[in-house]
Amino acid sequence: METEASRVVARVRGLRMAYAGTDVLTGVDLDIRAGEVLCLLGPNGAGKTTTIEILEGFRMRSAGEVTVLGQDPAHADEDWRARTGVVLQSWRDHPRWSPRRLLDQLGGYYAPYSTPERPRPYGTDDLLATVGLTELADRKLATLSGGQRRRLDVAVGIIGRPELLFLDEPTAGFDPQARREFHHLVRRLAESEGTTILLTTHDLDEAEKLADRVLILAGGRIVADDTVDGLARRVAGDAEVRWSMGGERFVESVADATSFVRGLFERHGEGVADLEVRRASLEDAYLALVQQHESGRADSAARLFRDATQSEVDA
Ligand SMILES: Nc1ncnc2c1ncn2[C@@H]1O[C@H](COP(=O)(O)OP(=O)(O)OP(=O)(O)O)[C@@H](O)[C@H]1O
Repeated sequence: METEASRVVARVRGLRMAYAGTDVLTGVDLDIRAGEVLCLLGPNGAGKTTTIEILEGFRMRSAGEVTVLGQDPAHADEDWRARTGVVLQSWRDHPRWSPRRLLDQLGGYYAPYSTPERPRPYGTDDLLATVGLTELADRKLATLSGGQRRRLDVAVGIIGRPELLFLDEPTAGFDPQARREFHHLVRRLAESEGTTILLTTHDLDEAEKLADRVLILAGGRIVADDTVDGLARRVAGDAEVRWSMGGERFVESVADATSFVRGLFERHGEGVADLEVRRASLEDAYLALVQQHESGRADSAARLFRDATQSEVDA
């Protein structure tokens, strides 16, 4: 039986895109499930923005099937647009307007699409507070810093309380505090409002914090599709255990860190100090995959992940 969490809100099969005869996407397959935060990663020029713009209905694909919230984004109607939210990589508007005026204006467009479950739009004051712009609400847009401008972009993206939100490098230019607040906002949108989110980022720490699932785009295709933990486990199976004993430091690579540490304490008890267990991070997994791709082994990278996924399904 289909549950809310397993409902597919976007389905992409065999997506291809060529610019002036140069292939960028050569067969992208992906599903986005209701309520998840999905991170799309990949090197510069891999085609992340291209993919996201096709899903947003802002770019015409060369070939393939794309369904987002039940419609083909290339021919979707106004009602569909009101159910999606978009934060583009860059955006220009009226430099003399203020954040409050811009949000009031844009919010008005969503009011006719309000439903009891999803009252639209978000109240301007609440939204300004949510993105940390209350104090700058009446300043001219032209005077905002890059990071402040980006916060406004995020506000614009969520003002219509979208069911599906696309965020293309949303935190580029954020300071660490703004970034942390933004991460809380993304989790809150996903957990309290049930918003499904597709985001691209080059910040692997951000992906690790936010993603329910990660997709890696390389060589025109998705070469990995898994949770952060799943990716890390597949690329580097062993964990590194470090400890000190009697003034000496020890390091051991082990497949099962829990039983190794249990054994260590059984043998040496309180003699063990400064214990650390380090697992492969998303960064390790990402770099291994991209390196594999860049050395011309995209197919073997994709196979590695498909095989691993298959053996888990079979088990
Ligand atoms: N309008 C366009 N016309 C021609 N080529 C384009 C166009 N838009 C993108 N490209 C090319 O397509 C490729 C993919 O670009 P895209 O912006 O989708 O990549 P990306 O993964 O988002 O990169 P980044 O991480 O640098 O933002 C790049 O080689 C880019 O130069």
